[in-house]
Amino acid sequence: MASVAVIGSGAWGTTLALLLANKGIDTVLWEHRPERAADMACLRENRLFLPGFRFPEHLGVTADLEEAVRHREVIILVTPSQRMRENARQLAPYLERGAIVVSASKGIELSTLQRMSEVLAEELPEARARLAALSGPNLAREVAEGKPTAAVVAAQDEAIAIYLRTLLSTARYRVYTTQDITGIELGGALKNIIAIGAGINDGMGYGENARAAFITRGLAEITRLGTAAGAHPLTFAGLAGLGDLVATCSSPLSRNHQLGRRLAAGEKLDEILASMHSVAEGVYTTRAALQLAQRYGVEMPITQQLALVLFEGYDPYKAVLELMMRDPKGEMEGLIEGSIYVS
Ligand SMILES: NC(=O)c1ccc[n+]([C@@H]2O[C@H](COP(=O)([O-])OP(=O)(O)OC[C@H]3O[C@@H](n4cnc5c(N)ncnc54)[C@H](O)[C@@H]3O)[C@@H](O)[C@H]2O)c1
Ligand SMILES: O=P(O)(O)OC[C@H](O)CO
Repeated sequence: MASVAVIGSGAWGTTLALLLANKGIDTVLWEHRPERAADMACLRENRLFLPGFRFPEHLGVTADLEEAVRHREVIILVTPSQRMRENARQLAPYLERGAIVVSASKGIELSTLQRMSEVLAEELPEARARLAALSGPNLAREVAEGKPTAAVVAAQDEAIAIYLRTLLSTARYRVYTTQDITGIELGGALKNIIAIGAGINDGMGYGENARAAFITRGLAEITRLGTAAGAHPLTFAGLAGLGDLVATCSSPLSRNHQLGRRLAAGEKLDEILASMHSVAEGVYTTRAALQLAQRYGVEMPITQQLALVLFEGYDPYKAVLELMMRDPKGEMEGLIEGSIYVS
Protein backbone atom coordinates (compact mmCIF):
# COMPACT_ATOMS: atom_id res chain seq x y z
CA MET A 1 0.00 0.00 0.00
CA ALA A 2 1.15 3.56 -0.73
CA SER A 3 2.88 5.70 1.81
CA VAL A 4 1.91 9.37 1.63
CA ALA A 5 3.37 12.68 2.84
CA VAL A 6 1.07 15.69 3.14
CA ILE A 7 3.14 18.88 3.05
CA GLY A 8 1.29 21.68 4.83
CA SER A 9 -0.83 21.30 7.94
CA GLY A 10 -3.50 23.95 7.46
CA ALA A 11 -7.18 23.01 7.43
CA TRP A 12 -7.05 21.27 4.04
CA GLY A 13 -3.71 19.53 4.48
CA THR A 14 -4.84 18.17 7.83
CA THR A 15 -8.18 17.05 6.35
CA LEU A 16 -6.48 15.18 3.50
CA ALA A 17 -4.04 13.57 5.93
CA LEU A 18 -6.96 12.46 8.12
CA LEU A 19 -8.87 11.11 5.12
CA LEU A 20 -5.90 8.99 4.05
CA ALA A 21 -4.91 7.83 7.52
CA ASN A 22 -8.52 6.90 8.29
CA LYS A 23 -8.34 4.60 5.24
CA GLY A 24 -5.42 2.84 6.92
CA ILE A 25 -2.87 4.43 4.59
CA ASP A 26 0.52 5.15 6.15
CA THR A 27 0.47 8.97 6.18
CA VAL A 28 2.68 11.70 7.57
CA LEU A 29 1.71 15.35 7.95
CA TRP A 30 4.47 17.94 7.64
CA GLU A 31 4.23 21.25 9.51
CA HIS A 32 6.88 23.93 8.93
CA ARG A 33 7.07 25.14 12.56
CA PRO A 34 8.69 22.54 14.86
CA GLU A 35 6.79 23.73 17.95
CA ARG A 36 3.45 23.31 16.19
CA ALA A 37 4.41 19.88 14.88
CA ALA A 38 5.33 18.88 18.44
CA ASP A 39 1.98 20.21 19.71
CA MET A 40 0.02 18.24 17.11
CA ALA A 41 2.02 15.08 17.75
CA CYS A 42 1.37 15.40 21.47
CA LEU A 43 -2.29 16.51 21.38
CA ARG A 44 -3.13 14.24 18.40
CA GLU A 45 -5.17 17.08 16.97
CA ASN A 46 -4.65 20.26 14.92
CA ARG A 47 -6.20 22.67 17.41
CA LEU A 48 -5.29 25.77 15.42
CA PHE A 49 -6.55 24.92 11.93
CA LEU A 50 -8.90 21.95 12.34
CA PRO A 51 -9.97 21.57 15.94
CA GLY A 52 -12.12 18.64 17.00
CA PHE A 53 -10.68 15.84 14.84
CA ARG A 54 -8.52 13.29 16.59
CA PHE A 55 -5.53 11.97 14.65
CA PRO A 56 -5.71 8.21 14.02
CA GLU A 57 -2.83 5.90 14.79
CA HIS A 58 -1.50 5.80 11.22
CA LEU A 59 -1.04 9.57 11.06
CA GLY A 60 2.48 10.74 11.83
CA VAL A 61 3.43 14.40 12.32
CA THR A 62 6.83 15.91 11.68
CA ALA A 63 8.61 19.18 11.01
CA ASP A 64 11.49 17.29 9.38
CA LEU A 65 11.10 17.39 5.58
CA GLU A 66 13.53 14.55 5.01
CA GLU A 67 11.60 12.30 7.38
CA ALA A 68 8.34 13.36 5.71
CA VAL A 69 9.39 12.82 2.11
CA ARG A 70 11.97 10.01 1.98
CA HIS A 71 10.57 6.59 1.00
CA ARG A 72 7.11 8.07 0.25
CA GLU A 73 5.40 7.13 -3.00
CA VAL A 74 2.99 10.08 -3.00
CA ILE A 75 3.71 13.65 -1.91
CA ILE A 76 0.70 15.98 -1.62
CA LEU A 77 1.61 19.66 -1.32
CA VAL A 78 -1.06 21.79 0.38
CA THR A 79 0.78 24.95 1.38
CA PRO A 80 -0.32 28.51 0.61
CA SER A 81 0.41 29.06 -3.09
CA GLN A 82 2.96 31.81 -2.52
CA ARG A 83 4.94 29.32 -0.37
CA MET A 84 4.71 26.38 -2.80
CA ARG A 85 8.00 27.03 -4.55
CA GLU A 86 10.12 27.31 -1.40
CA ASN A 87 8.57 24.16 0.03
CA ALA A 88 9.07 22.20 -3.20
CA ARG A 89 12.68 23.39 -3.42
CA GLN A 90 13.36 22.34 0.16
CA LEU A 91 11.94 18.86 -0.29
CA ALA A 92 13.54 18.19 -3.70
CA PRO A 93 16.68 16.47 -2.34
CA TYR A 94 14.60 13.87 -0.50
CA LEU A 95 12.11 13.02 -3.26
CA GLU A 96 12.12 9.31 -4.15
CA ARG A 97 12.67 8.37 -7.78
CA GLY A 98 9.21 7.60 -9.21
CA ALA A 99 7.27 9.49 -6.54
CA ILE A 100 3.96 11.05 -7.58
CA VAL A 101 3.61 14.73 -6.65
CA VAL A 102 0.17 16.29 -6.20
CA SER A 103 -0.80 19.92 -5.64
CA ALA A 104 -3.97 20.39 -3.58
CA SER A 105 -3.44 24.15 -3.26
CA LYS A 106 -5.58 26.66 -5.14
CA GLY A 107 -3.66 29.67 -6.30
CA ILE A 108 -1.27 31.26 -8.78
CA GLU A 109 2.29 32.31 -7.99
CA LEU A 110 2.32 36.11 -8.13
CA SER A 111 5.94 36.62 -9.13
CA THR A 112 5.74 34.27 -12.16
CA LEU A 113 1.98 33.91 -12.82
CA GLN A 114 2.53 30.16 -12.83
CA ARG A 115 0.02 27.54 -11.78
CA MET A 116 1.11 25.26 -8.95
CA SER A 117 1.97 22.33 -11.22
CA GLU A 118 4.14 24.65 -13.29
CA VAL A 119 5.98 25.73 -10.15
CA LEU A 120 6.40 22.06 -9.18
CA ALA A 121 7.64 21.14 -12.66
CA GLU A 122 10.39 23.75 -12.32
CA GLU A 123 11.41 22.82 -8.79
CA LEU A 124 10.99 19.04 -9.12
CA PRO A 125 11.97 18.30 -12.74
CA GLU A 126 12.48 14.60 -11.97
CA ALA A 127 8.78 14.35 -11.15
CA ARG A 128 7.60 16.33 -14.20
CA ALA A 129 5.86 13.31 -15.77
CA ARG A 130 4.17 12.40 -12.49
CA LEU A 131 2.57 15.69 -11.46
CA ALA A 132 -1.10 15.96 -10.56
CA ALA A 133 -3.60 18.45 -9.14
CA LEU A 134 -6.63 17.95 -6.90
CA SER A 135 -9.58 20.34 -6.81
CA GLY A 136 -13.33 20.60 -6.31
CA PRO A 137 -15.97 21.79 -3.83
CA ASN A 138 -14.05 20.74 -0.77
CA LEU A 139 -14.56 23.00 2.24
CA ALA A 140 -12.14 21.34 4.64
CA ARG A 141 -14.37 21.15 7.70
CA GLU A 142 -17.23 19.48 5.82
CA VAL A 143 -14.87 16.89 4.34
CA ALA A 144 -13.32 16.26 7.77
CA GLU A 145 -16.82 15.79 9.21
CA GLY A 146 -17.44 13.09 6.62
CA LYS A 147 -20.13 15.00 4.77
CA PRO A 148 -20.30 13.67 1.20
CA THR A 149 -18.73 15.56 -1.67
CA ALA A 150 -16.81 15.01 -4.90
CA ALA A 151 -13.48 16.16 -6.30
CA VAL A 152 -11.43 15.86 -9.45
CA VAL A 153 -7.83 14.82 -9.84
CA ALA A 154 -5.92 15.84 -12.95
CA ALA A 155 -2.76 14.35 -14.39
CA GLN A 156 -1.39 14.29 -17.90
CA ASP A 157 -0.72 10.59 -17.43
CA GLU A 158 -4.17 9.06 -17.09
CA ALA A 159 -2.82 6.05 -15.18
CA ILE A 160 -1.56 8.40 -12.46
CA ALA A 161 -4.92 10.15 -12.23
CA ILE A 162 -6.66 6.77 -11.87
CA TYR A 163 -4.15 5.66 -9.24
CA LEU A 164 -4.78 8.84 -7.22
CA ARG A 165 -8.53 8.45 -7.65
CA THR A 166 -8.31 5.06 -5.96
CA LEU A 167 -5.97 6.36 -3.28
CA LEU A 168 -8.19 9.29 -2.30
CA SER A 169 -11.71 7.94 -2.82
CA THR A 170 -13.90 7.03 0.13
CA ALA A 171 -17.64 6.42 0.52
CA ARG A 172 -17.87 10.16 1.37
CA TYR A 173 -15.32 11.55 -1.06
CA ARG A 174 -15.99 10.64 -4.67
CA VAL A 175 -13.05 11.43 -6.94
CA TYR A 176 -13.23 11.87 -10.71
CA THR A 177 -10.33 12.08 -13.13
CA THR A 178 -9.31 14.37 -15.98
CA GLN A 179 -6.19 15.17 -17.95
CA ASP A 180 -6.92 18.92 -17.98
CA ILE A 181 -4.50 20.11 -15.29
CA THR A 182 -4.64 23.69 -16.59
CA GLY A 183 -8.42 23.81 -16.24
CA ILE A 184 -8.48 22.18 -12.82
CA GLU A 185 -5.86 24.54 -11.44
CA LEU A 186 -7.29 27.72 -12.96
CA GLY A 187 -10.83 26.80 -11.89
CA GLY A 188 -9.67 26.18 -8.31
CA ALA A 189 -7.64 29.37 -8.16
CA LEU A 190 -9.94 31.82 -9.95
CA LYS A 191 -13.09 30.85 -8.05
CA ASN A 192 -11.55 32.44 -4.95
CA ILE A 193 -11.78 35.87 -6.62
CA ILE A 194 -15.48 35.37 -7.23
CA ALA A 195 -15.95 34.04 -3.68
CA ILE A 196 -14.63 37.32 -2.25
CA GLY A 197 -17.06 39.20 -4.49
CA ALA A 198 -19.94 36.93 -3.42
CA GLY A 199 -19.05 37.64 0.22
CA ILE A 200 -19.22 41.38 -0.52
CA ASN A 201 -22.58 40.82 -2.22
CA ASP A 202 -23.92 38.95 0.80
CA GLY A 203 -22.48 41.50 3.20
CA MET A 204 -24.28 44.26 1.31
CA GLY A 205 -27.54 42.32 1.59
CA TYR A 206 -28.00 42.10 -2.18
CA GLY A 207 -29.66 38.69 -1.92
CA GLU A 208 -29.89 35.43 -3.82
CA ASN A 209 -30.59 36.71 -7.34
CA ALA A 210 -27.54 38.91 -7.23
CA ARG A 211 -25.35 36.09 -5.88
CA ALA A 212 -26.57 33.67 -8.59
CA ALA A 213 -25.98 36.26 -11.32
CA PHE A 214 -22.55 37.02 -9.87
CA ILE A 215 -21.56 33.33 -9.74
CA THR A 216 -22.71 32.83 -13.33
CA ARG A 217 -20.93 35.88 -14.70
CA GLY A 218 -17.93 34.95 -12.57
CA LEU A 219 -17.93 31.56 -14.26
CA ALA A 220 -18.01 33.30 -17.67
CA GLU A 221 -14.95 35.30 -16.66
CA ILE A 222 -13.11 32.20 -15.39
CA THR A 223 -13.98 30.33 -18.58
CA ARG A 224 -12.72 33.19 -20.76
CA LEU A 225 -9.34 33.33 -19.07
CA GLY A 226 -9.08 29.56 -18.64
CA THR A 227 -9.76 28.70 -22.26
CA ALA A 228 -7.38 31.42 -23.44
CA ALA A 229 -4.73 29.78 -21.24
CA GLY A 230 -5.34 26.39 -22.88
CA ALA A 231 -7.91 24.73 -20.60
CA HIS A 232 -10.84 22.72 -21.94
CA PRO A 233 -13.97 24.93 -21.71
CA LEU A 234 -16.11 22.12 -20.27
CA THR A 235 -13.78 21.73 -17.29
CA PHE A 236 -15.30 24.94 -15.92
CA ALA A 237 -18.77 23.37 -15.95
CA GLY A 238 -17.34 20.63 -13.72
CA LEU A 239 -16.38 20.18 -10.08
CA ALA A 240 -13.34 22.45 -10.17
CA GLY A 241 -15.31 25.20 -11.91
CA LEU A 242 -19.01 25.54 -11.23
CA GLY A 243 -18.90 23.03 -8.36
CA ASP A 244 -16.28 24.86 -6.36
CA LEU A 245 -17.73 28.27 -7.23
CA VAL A 246 -21.12 27.34 -5.80
CA ALA A 247 -19.60 25.93 -2.60
CA THR A 248 -17.20 28.78 -1.98
CA CYS A 249 -19.57 31.58 -2.97
CA SER A 250 -22.35 30.27 -0.72
CA SER A 251 -20.62 29.10 2.43
CA PRO A 252 -19.66 31.02 5.56
CA LEU A 253 -16.95 28.34 5.95
CA SER A 254 -15.07 29.82 3.00
CA ARG A 255 -12.31 32.16 4.14
CA ASN A 256 -12.51 34.09 0.86
CA HIS A 257 -16.23 34.55 1.30
CA GLN A 258 -15.70 35.67 4.92
CA LEU A 259 -13.11 38.19 3.78
CA GLY A 260 -15.62 39.65 1.30
CA ARG A 261 -18.26 39.99 4.00
CA ARG A 262 -15.83 41.84 6.23
CA LEU A 263 -14.88 44.21 3.40
CA ALA A 264 -18.56 44.98 2.89
CA ALA A 265 -18.80 45.75 6.59
CA GLY A 266 -16.17 48.45 6.10
CA GLU A 267 -13.06 46.70 7.43
CA LYS A 268 -9.79 47.44 5.66
CA LEU A 269 -8.01 44.66 3.79
CA ASP A 270 -4.82 45.00 5.84
CA GLU A 271 -6.74 44.69 9.10
CA ILE A 272 -8.62 41.64 7.88
CA LEU A 273 -5.46 39.89 6.66
CA ALA A 274 -3.63 40.70 9.90
CA SER A 275 -6.43 39.12 11.92
CA MET A 276 -6.60 35.87 9.85
CA HIS A 277 -4.28 32.96 10.51
CA SER A 278 -5.68 31.16 7.46
CA VAL A 279 -4.87 31.97 3.86
CA ALA A 280 -7.42 33.78 1.63
CA GLU A 281 -5.87 32.92 -1.72
CA GLY A 282 -8.29 35.12 -3.67
CA VAL A 283 -6.48 38.30 -2.64
CA TYR A 284 -3.25 37.24 -4.41
CA THR A 285 -5.11 35.52 -7.24
CA THR A 286 -6.95 38.76 -8.06
CA ARG A 287 -3.63 40.48 -8.81
CA ALA A 288 -2.31 37.47 -10.74
CA ALA A 289 -5.51 37.06 -12.78
CA LEU A 290 -5.45 40.68 -13.92
CA GLN A 291 -1.93 40.23 -15.24
CA LEU A 292 -2.91 36.97 -16.95
CA ALA A 293 -5.96 38.68 -18.47
CA GLN A 294 -3.65 41.30 -19.92
CA ARG A 295 -1.29 38.61 -21.24
CA TYR A 296 -4.12 36.75 -23.01
CA GLY A 297 -6.13 39.85 -23.96
CA VAL A 298 -9.34 38.79 -22.22
CA GLU A 299 -11.86 40.92 -20.34
CA MET A 300 -12.29 40.33 -16.60
CA PRO A 301 -14.58 43.13 -15.41
CA ILE A 302 -15.53 41.51 -12.08
CA THR A 303 -11.88 40.90 -11.22
CA GLN A 304 -11.05 44.49 -12.20
CA GLN A 305 -13.72 45.95 -9.94
CA LEU A 306 -12.75 43.62 -7.11
CA ALA A 307 -9.12 44.73 -7.43
CA LEU A 308 -10.26 48.34 -6.99
CA VAL A 309 -12.18 47.41 -3.82
CA LEU A 310 -9.35 45.27 -2.43
CA PHE A 311 -6.33 47.39 -3.24
CA GLU A 312 -7.62 50.95 -3.83
CA GLY A 313 -10.22 51.15 -1.07
CA TYR A 314 -12.96 51.61 -3.68
CA ASP A 315 -16.56 51.70 -2.41
CA PRO A 316 -18.14 48.24 -3.09
CA TYR A 317 -21.53 49.84 -3.90
CA LYS A 318 -19.88 51.96 -6.59
CA ALA A 319 -18.04 48.90 -7.92
CA VAL A 320 -21.31 46.98 -8.32
CA LEU A 321 -22.99 49.97 -9.97
CA GLU A 322 -20.14 50.25 -12.47
CA LEU A 323 -20.41 46.54 -13.27
CA MET A 324 -24.14 46.88 -13.88
CA MET A 325 -23.75 49.96 -16.08
CA ARG A 326 -21.20 48.50 -18.51
CA ASP A 327 -22.09 48.41 -22.21
CA PRO A 328 -24.74 45.77 -22.98
CA LYS A 329 -23.43 42.59 -24.61
CA GLY A 330 -24.35 39.05 -25.70
CA GLU A 331 -24.30 36.48 -22.92
CA MET A 332 -21.78 34.16 -24.58
CA GLU A 333 -19.65 36.92 -26.11
CA GLY A 334 -15.93 36.19 -25.96
CA LEU A 335 -16.52 33.06 -23.92
CA ILE A 336 -14.59 30.40 -25.78
CA GLU A 337 -13.17 32.35 -28.69
CA GLY A 338 -9.56 31.40 -29.16
CA SER A 339 -10.01 28.08 -27.36
CA ILE A 340 -7.87 25.41 -28.97
CA TYR A 341 -10.79 23.01 -28.35
CA VAL A 342 -13.33 24.96 -30.40
CA SER A 343 -12.81 25.64 -34.09
N1 LIG B 1 -9.31 25.05 3.74
C1 LIG B 1 -10.00 24.55 2.73
O1 LIG B 1 -11.21 24.30 2.84
C2 LIG B 1 -9.31 24.26 1.43
C3 LIG B 1 -9.89 23.34 0.55
C4 LIG B 1 -9.24 23.07 -0.66
C5 LIG B 1 -8.06 23.71 -1.00
N2 LIG B 1 -7.53 24.60 -0.10
C6 LIG B 1 -6.25 25.21 -0.48
O2 LIG B 1 -5.20 24.60 0.24
C7 LIG B 1 -4.12 25.50 0.43
C8 LIG B 1 -3.75 25.53 1.89
O3 LIG B 1 -4.89 25.96 2.61
P1 LIG B 1 -5.28 25.38 4.04
O4 LIG B 1 -6.72 25.71 4.21
O5 LIG B 1 -4.85 23.98 4.22
O6 LIG B 1 -4.37 26.29 4.99
P2 LIG B 1 -4.84 27.27 6.17
O7 LIG B 1 -5.27 28.55 5.58
O8 LIG B 1 -5.80 26.55 7.05
O9 LIG B 1 -3.48 27.48 6.95
C9 LIG B 1 -2.34 28.00 6.33
C10 LIG B 1 -1.26 26.98 6.45
O10 LIG B 1 -0.10 27.43 5.77
C11 LIG B 1 1.02 27.14 6.57
N3 LIG B 1 2.15 27.96 6.18
C12 LIG B 1 2.33 29.29 6.34
N4 LIG B 1 3.55 29.63 5.88
C13 LIG B 1 4.15 28.51 5.43
C14 LIG B 1 5.40 28.20 4.85
N5 LIG B 1 6.32 29.15 4.63
N6 LIG B 1 5.65 26.93 4.50
C15 LIG B 1 4.75 25.96 4.71
N7 LIG B 1 3.55 26.18 5.26
C16 LIG B 1 3.25 27.44 5.60
C17 LIG B 1 0.52 27.41 7.97
O11 LIG B 1 1.36 26.79 8.92
C18 LIG B 1 -0.83 26.72 7.91
O12 LIG B 1 -0.68 25.35 8.12
C19 LIG B 1 -4.62 26.84 -0.12
O13 LIG B 1 -4.12 27.01 -1.41
C20 LIG B 1 -6.12 26.69 -0.16
O14 LIG B 1 -6.73 27.48 -1.16
C21 LIG B 1 -8.11 24.88 1.10
O1 LIG C 1 -11.97 28.63 2.51
P1 LIG C 1 -11.60 28.99 1.10
O2 LIG C 1 -12.30 30.21 0.62
O3 LIG C 1 -10.12 28.99 0.90
O4 LIG C 1 -12.17 27.82 0.14
C1 LIG C 1 -11.93 26.51 0.48
C2 LIG C 1 -12.03 25.54 -0.69
O5 LIG C 1 -11.26 25.96 -1.78
C3 LIG C 1 -13.44 25.22 -1.10
O6 LIG C 1 -13.43 24.21 -2.08
